Amino acid sequence: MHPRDQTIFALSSGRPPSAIALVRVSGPQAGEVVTVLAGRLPPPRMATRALLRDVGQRPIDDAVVFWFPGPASATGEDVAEFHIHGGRAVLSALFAALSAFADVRTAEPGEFTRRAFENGKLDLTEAEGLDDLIHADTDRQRHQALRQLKGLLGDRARDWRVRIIEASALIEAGIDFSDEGDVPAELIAPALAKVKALLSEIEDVLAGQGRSERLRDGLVVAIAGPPNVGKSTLMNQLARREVAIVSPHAGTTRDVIEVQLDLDGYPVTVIDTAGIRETDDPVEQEGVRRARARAADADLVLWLSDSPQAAIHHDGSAPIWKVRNKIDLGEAGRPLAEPGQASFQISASRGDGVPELINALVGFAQNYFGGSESGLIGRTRQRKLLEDVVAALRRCLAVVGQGEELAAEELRSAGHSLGRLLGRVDVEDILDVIFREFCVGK
Ligand SMILES: Nc1nc2c(ncn2[C@@H]2O[C@H](COP(=O)(O)OP(=O)(O)OP(=O)(O)O)[C@@H](O)[C@H]2O)c(=O)[nH]1
Ligand SMILES: [K+]
Ligand SMILES: [Mg+2]
Repeated sequence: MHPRDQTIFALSSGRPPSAIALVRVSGPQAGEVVTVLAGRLPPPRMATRALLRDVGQRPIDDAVVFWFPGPASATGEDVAEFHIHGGRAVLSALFAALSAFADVRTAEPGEFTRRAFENGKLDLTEAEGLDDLIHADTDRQRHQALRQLKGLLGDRARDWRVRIIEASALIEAGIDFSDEGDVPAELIAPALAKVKALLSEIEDVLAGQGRSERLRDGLVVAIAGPPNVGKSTLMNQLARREVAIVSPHAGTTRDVIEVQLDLDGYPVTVIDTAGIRETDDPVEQEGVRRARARAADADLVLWLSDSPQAAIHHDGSAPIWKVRNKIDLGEAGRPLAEPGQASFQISASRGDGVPELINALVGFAQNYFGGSESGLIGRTRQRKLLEDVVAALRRCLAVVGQGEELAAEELRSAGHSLGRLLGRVDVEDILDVIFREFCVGK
């Protein structure tokens, strides 16, 4: 039997032990499985208490079971749910009982969602939103994932696709007429008007999103600077706990230390690094190398110093904010500001100036991720395909004077990219990649 036609099962709730565990079964044999284990087929969609027994009539657990006959189920297939006690032995007894059925096997990561997708229960952007919702750590990530799950991008993409098909139909009709020597202008003009309107709508969506797709990974902020200026002290302030060792000894931090922060709902990874200086100590040299590499990859660098004349040693393209530390040591110092660069005066050990720095970081994140209240784009894949659509529509407008066939071809290409966005065409290759990222049991 093809793996696609087999019945799958998985633990869909968290890691055992837990009070309750949820095991889902989906596929043609779900009904037989629940009938054998629960002793009867429960009424559809009703919580039903049952003593589960394996095929040898040995009891497994006192459980609550659900029976969802397809297609009105989460996957579109027959689905059974077992709500059991979440102990390891209970789970392994149930898994053994399930595996004893022929053509019933454990699910691959994301396989339930993939089946739901293949049965038309959700489009690809919604499936991606579902995965993002499960992995959301912050409120803004959750909101963005929910928008995707609600199908906001999918709905827009479907509408765009219909309108591209309408424009294509007009142009194709024009091509047919022109074979008869007719003037197709009345067909071409409205088609081009449609294409122009579409183009500006999609461009607006792309422009208004900032880098909303980066909300999934979060923003990386590196704290860098010379040794002993208080980088680790600032790190601990931002993290509100002692994640990094602080000492008066220059060269304390060697490894790159990371913390995940939730800054006003924005996911931010802050990185503390080794103080950058020339050194003969090979371990510290390695620390400095790593520090420079991580700072070069960051989205923002906080360059910390404790003196007004701090030189910056930084290779990346990220913006750099100069932060002057230890202002409590008197001689508050002249501002470090240079034209176009942010400047902060703080005392990392006392906390002075840290709230202002955090506010500025939130502002940076807002700006970076764009108006994420309206963020439709959740992934780089989606942005890339929308950019392909825009490029094809622009080419369509550019080539229409040279021949309607060329314009029609560009519209087909735009429609194709939207089809890929929704998971309608050409998708086998990307489906594997996308669903493999999912949790098992989802
Ligand atoms: N007075 C004062 N001392 C500070 C301040 N911030 C840090 N220090 C002190 O400066 C010393 C170095 O602090 P660290 O946080 O270890 O500095 P670092 O930049 O991480 O040092 P390395 O990891 O060795 O590069 C420690 O003794 C801290 O207590 C501050 O705002 N004011
Ligand atoms: K230090
Ligand atoms: Mg340090």
